[in-house]
Amino acid sequence: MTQALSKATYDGAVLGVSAPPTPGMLHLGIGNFHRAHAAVYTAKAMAAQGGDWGIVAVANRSRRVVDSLAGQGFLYSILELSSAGERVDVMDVHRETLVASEQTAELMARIASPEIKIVTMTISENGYCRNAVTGDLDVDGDLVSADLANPAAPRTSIGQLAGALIRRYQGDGGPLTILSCDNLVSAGHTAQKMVTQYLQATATPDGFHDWFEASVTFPNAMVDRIVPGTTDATRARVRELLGVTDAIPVPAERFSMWVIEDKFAAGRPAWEEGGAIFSDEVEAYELVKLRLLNGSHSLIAYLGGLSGADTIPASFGQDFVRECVTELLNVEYLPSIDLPSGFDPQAYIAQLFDRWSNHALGDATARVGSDGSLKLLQRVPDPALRLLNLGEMPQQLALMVAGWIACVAPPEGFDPGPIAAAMIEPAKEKLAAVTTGAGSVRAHVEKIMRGGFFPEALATHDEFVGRVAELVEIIITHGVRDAARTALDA
Ligand SMILES: NC(=O)c1ccc[n+]([C@@H]2O[C@H](COP(=O)([O-])OP(=O)(O)OC[C@H]3O[C@@H](n4cnc5c(N)ncnc54)[C@H](O)[C@@H]3O)[C@@H](O)[C@H]2O)c1
Ligand SMILES: O=P(O)(O)OC[C@@H](O)[C@@H](O)[C@H](O)[C@H](O)CO
Repeated sequence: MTQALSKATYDGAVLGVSAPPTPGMLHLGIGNFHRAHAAVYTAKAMAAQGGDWGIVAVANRSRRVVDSLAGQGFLYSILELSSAGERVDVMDVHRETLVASEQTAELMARIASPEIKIVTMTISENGYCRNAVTGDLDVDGDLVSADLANPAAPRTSIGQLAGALIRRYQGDGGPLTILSCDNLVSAGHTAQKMVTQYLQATATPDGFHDWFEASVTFPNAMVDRIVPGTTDATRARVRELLGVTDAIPVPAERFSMWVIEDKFAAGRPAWEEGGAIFSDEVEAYELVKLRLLNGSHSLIAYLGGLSGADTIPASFGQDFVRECVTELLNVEYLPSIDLPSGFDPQAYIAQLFDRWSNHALGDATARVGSDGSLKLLQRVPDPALRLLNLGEMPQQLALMVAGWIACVAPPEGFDPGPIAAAMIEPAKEKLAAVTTGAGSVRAHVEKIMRGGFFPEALATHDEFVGRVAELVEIIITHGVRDAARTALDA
């Protein structure tokens, strides 16, 4: 049995060794992505230029990552996997841990403390408590209304941030930057809108709103690196490579990109030392990435889930999937984006094809297909409505929605199979509730489309809804390949 990774058992090179004891950053949502992305840029920034940028790692509820992180003296590994080979890096950049659900008051006090200059977050699309129809904070939803009624112990990240900001103002904690690293359109603006609307709905001390406006910034950012979930195979390979057991290694592709708006209220690490790009065109980069990569990713996942492909490369390796994605990219997505200056879309697409074919990484279809009710909102309505307003049917976007419905909310009597069953869908109960009593596939689809998952303009577009229903019917009666062929030939 090998020993556990720790500073006593591992004396090889680490990334970020100079991380100081005083953390200047706090990260909400210590899952895999942050540990293979922002943490790496921060480690490289400190290795090059120093700075008080150690990170407080905050888990939302699960103790799994934080307990192992603290137990391993904050060391963990990143296993980079690509067709070019593999490498493992040991990271040392986190300095404290907290669990938001158990240490809520402590968390808010930590965010309010003057040493913390930046709060980064990967709390998933779900964490923003946004109403899918209005795009506003879901103030009347169960989670936010419970938090507003109990300001001492909010459960949502948005409530926790709002409470912490009030404490920071009261305690003279100084300016703060809140940097969303989630896959959201205008991530900074979205985070700002949710926090602002929360603060407008709660009691705040005199002068607070002026301070908030002047002292708290929310830069937009485009984040990109495919980071799958950790498997036993990840742990086994890291054990072979390091000779010690890391309980929480992170697999990742080689590619990594971070484009950030340089709008930091209280300084920042020299992330450019790790390759981050500071740009005034971040929203254009966000759209490129969210549509071309993430939107296509969802289509690959649903087509894969319905055709027995358990990984993204296995799904993308099928000719019909590749054809649908090519059509989606060139006909439905690219014309919907004002590209950043100097950006070469075909080179980007060629790179995407390569990344989606990474069998060594083996990203799970079920991971990418999870949380669809929230992700499709970023990936479907705007480009679909653009084409519909031009009198054209966005066939592949309709296929994506049909695939999502067939996988996570299948009409009665249709079994989409085990890969679809492994997709996590937070709206599963709501989907079941809205579809109760649907007498036909068409009625089932109409009830979902009008059930509060999409903005009004798309939900009430009869032709689009009808097309989605036809494609679901074909998936059920003839299979996903025929549905894809129908969408391609239309
Ligand atoms: N994994 C990737 O390839 C990747 C790439 C780019 C961006 N992202 C972004 O990062 C997010 C997290 O991805 P990951 O790979 O770290 O996933 P993960 O499953 O490893 O971790 C998810 C994290 O989100 C937190 N979380 C989930 N729901 C939450 C909620 N309602 N409130 C607060 N926190 C919540 C969890 O506590 C956990 O820390 C994604 O949703 C996406 O927006 C991921
Ligand atoms: O992270 P999500 O859940 O928003 O989307 C799933 C994938 O598309 C996503 O994780 C990509 O792997 C990532 O965005 C690549 O940078």
